[in-house]
Amino acid sequence: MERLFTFLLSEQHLRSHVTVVLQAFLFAALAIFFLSRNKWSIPLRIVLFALLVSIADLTIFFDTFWSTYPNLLWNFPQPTTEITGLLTFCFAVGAAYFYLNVRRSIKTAIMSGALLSFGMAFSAFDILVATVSPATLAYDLSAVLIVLVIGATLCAFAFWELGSALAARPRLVASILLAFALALLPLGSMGSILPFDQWLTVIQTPDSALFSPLSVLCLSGGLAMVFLLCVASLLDIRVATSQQREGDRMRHLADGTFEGILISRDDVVMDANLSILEMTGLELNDIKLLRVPDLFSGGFGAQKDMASVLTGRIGAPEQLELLGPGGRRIPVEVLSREVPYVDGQATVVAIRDVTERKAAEDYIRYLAMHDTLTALPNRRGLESVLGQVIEHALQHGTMAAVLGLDLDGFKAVNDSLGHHAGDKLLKEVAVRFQAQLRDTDYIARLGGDEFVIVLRSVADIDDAIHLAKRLIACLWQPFALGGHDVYVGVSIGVALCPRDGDNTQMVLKNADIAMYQAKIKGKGQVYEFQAGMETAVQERHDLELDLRAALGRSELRIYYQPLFDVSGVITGFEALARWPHPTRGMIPPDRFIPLAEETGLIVPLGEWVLKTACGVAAGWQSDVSIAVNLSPTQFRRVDLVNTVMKTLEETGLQPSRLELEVTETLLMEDVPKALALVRDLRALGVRVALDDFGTGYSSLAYLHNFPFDKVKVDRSFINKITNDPNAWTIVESIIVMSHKLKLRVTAEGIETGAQLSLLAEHGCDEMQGFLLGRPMPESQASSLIESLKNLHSVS
Ligand SMILES: Nc1nc2c(ncn2[C@@H]2O[C@@H]3COP(=O)(O)O[C@H]4[C@@H](O)[C@H](n5cnc6c(=O)[nH]c(N)nc65)O[C@@H]4COP(=O)(O)O[C@H]3[C@H]2O)c(=O)[nH]1
Repeated sequence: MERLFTFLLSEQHLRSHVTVVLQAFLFAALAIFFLSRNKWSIPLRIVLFALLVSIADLTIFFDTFWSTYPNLLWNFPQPTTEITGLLTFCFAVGAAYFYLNVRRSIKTAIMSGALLSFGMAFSAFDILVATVSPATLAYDLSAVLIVLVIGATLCAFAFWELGSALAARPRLVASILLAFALALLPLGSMGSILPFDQWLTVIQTPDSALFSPLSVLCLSGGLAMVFLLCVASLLDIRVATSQQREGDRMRHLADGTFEGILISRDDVVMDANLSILEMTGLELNDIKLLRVPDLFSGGFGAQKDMASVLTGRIGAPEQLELLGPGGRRIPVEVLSREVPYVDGQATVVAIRDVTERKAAEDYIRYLAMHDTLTALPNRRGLESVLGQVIEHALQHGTMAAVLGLDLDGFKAVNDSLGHHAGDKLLKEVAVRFQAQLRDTDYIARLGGDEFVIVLRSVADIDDAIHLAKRLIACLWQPFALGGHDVYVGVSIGVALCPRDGDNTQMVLKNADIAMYQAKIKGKGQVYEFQAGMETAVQERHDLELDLRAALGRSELRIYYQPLFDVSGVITGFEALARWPHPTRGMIPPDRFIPLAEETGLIVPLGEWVLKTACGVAAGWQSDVSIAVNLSPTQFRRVDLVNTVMKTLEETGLQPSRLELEVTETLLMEDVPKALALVRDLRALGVRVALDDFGTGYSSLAYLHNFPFDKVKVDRSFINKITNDPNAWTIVESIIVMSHKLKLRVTAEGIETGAQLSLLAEHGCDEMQGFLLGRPMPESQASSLIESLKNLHSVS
């Protein structure tokens, strides 16, 4: 040891040290650079590294030798120099091979370091031994071993650092460490021998081969290496145990999460938690053999997303599909991050199963696009599909049809049987409509009783009209709702695109206009959209607004039409609403009563007529009756008995003077309720007449079952009785049968004397018609009562 320090500190010039260090740094930096060039082939990297190290070793050795013994006349011993140079090269090859090909561990690093340092130290000794031979080289064994161990340690650290994924500047540190080893080994080896001038004097006799310095060096070097490897193995075991512990700790942590966790390096799965094993149905050992991309399906444009997952550089979660058991695709959200793991960097991939969330999202999307009652698409769904259909028609020059459907009589069902029955009806209607459609047709419910059907491709309007007729016919059969047979119809409007519009709004609007037209023209019909139709619909809309305003301003009037008995005595008046419109003139009830019924305005209108007519009649100085029409809508929506009772109280009219006219439509909707109503009204003392008999079903059963006071034969029969024997036969039968049932009979619409005589002859009880008196204002009705009273009192 002492010898070594003497050599290094006092026998060497500073200049020599500087030269050695500079050479060592230069060669070390180059050797490390070549060794770490990942893009080059491994054999090339090994050869270049070994070449540079062996050249550096010999260069530094000879340089030091000559600077230590400048006056010594000495030649390279040959071929020893070449052979040892080759040996150093081989050891360096071995060291680099271990470093590059054997799994990274402390043992591998020490093995590489020991091989490299032994090769460099051996070459120095071998050349010196060859130089002094046949005399024996005198050396300090402890110094030799220290040089060897320090050199091996420096080289081992250099390899360790270079292979560390976590090191900040692995190449620089490795270069510095190798440079120190390159400087130390030739210098230290030389410093471990006695001064040159003492060599020949110290030991004159040649060594036996067994105890030659080289044998001792090999043996002690070997022992030092074994020692170092044992220490390294122990360290490796400790490191492996701690890595195992760290791995286990991470897995326990990962197993505790609900998310799937994968740890990967270079795309290959290193570890996985329980959740991901459950999701994929794989065993831990099996998943560890796989590459991360193998776990995902190729869909979702996964290539790009997968690349960002694997680099661990994800800003926001990627949406991918994990392959589950049996190839099932599980929608997942994937996040990844680079983390230090065990002995280097790794990518942690967190995989969250979003099946439930996706299902919830899908359901929300479904709800947004569908009607929950009928499960048909709603307006939003329709608009998105219709948009595509129109676009396709425009692009390909084809034609599509849009059918706007509105049920006739649905409100009546809803009002009379309740919303529950209304809902059931809508569902059944939807099923019947769907049964008429082809797979390519599309049906949506827009709300209420409005449906829309889209025919993606039609040859001409007839295709749509044929379907519309089938749709109308499919509702002819009654619907069984809560023990009732319920009838509804449908009015249909058809618009073609692009003919009637090249955008969703316009086509839907025009189908709607055509549908309104069908409604106005008598319901249960199909109408094709035609230019100008919107004016009619607009007019109807305006009329509705005007009617609402007229009611608010009490602009409506009541006209009174007299009814007479066969002897010409006035028996009563029928109250008939009139609308003197400020600009359109007098609007007849046939135009505004159906509108009022559709819009619900009939309720306030009917109440107003009842109250006004009763008030007027109460003021007459006579006991003539007053007849008021009741609409089916009033029957459904209003507590009629109560309303009538209150009106009688308020106006002071005697109940027996009030006659309420109901139609068959009202009775048909809900027979038990209608029966109860008629009974309750009669219990008040009010009379009830069946109006327009002969027009609807003219069910004789109604006459029998309902406690009516009178039947009014419709004017459409009366005006034919004198020239149509069949019409007269029917009227005559009604009169006979009604009398048998103890019902009075009124004939309305008498316009000729012949009609009057025929009816009077056959016992008709009451007459009404233009022949006897037209509907007149209140003042005229009062005068008529007065004049007829005077006439009768005179006669
Ligand atoms: N061509 C002809 N017609 C005759 C003759 N005699 C009477 N009329 C008409 O026949 C209708 C009789 O009333 P309705 O059958 O109840 O039929 C009424 C009734 O159903 C309804 N209506 C009128 N006012 C009211 C009302 O206040 N409430 C309700 N719910 N409906 C009303 O409007 C319908 C039509 O009423 P109006 O136009 O006033 O028509 C009245 C009357 O003017 C005749 O000899 N020849």
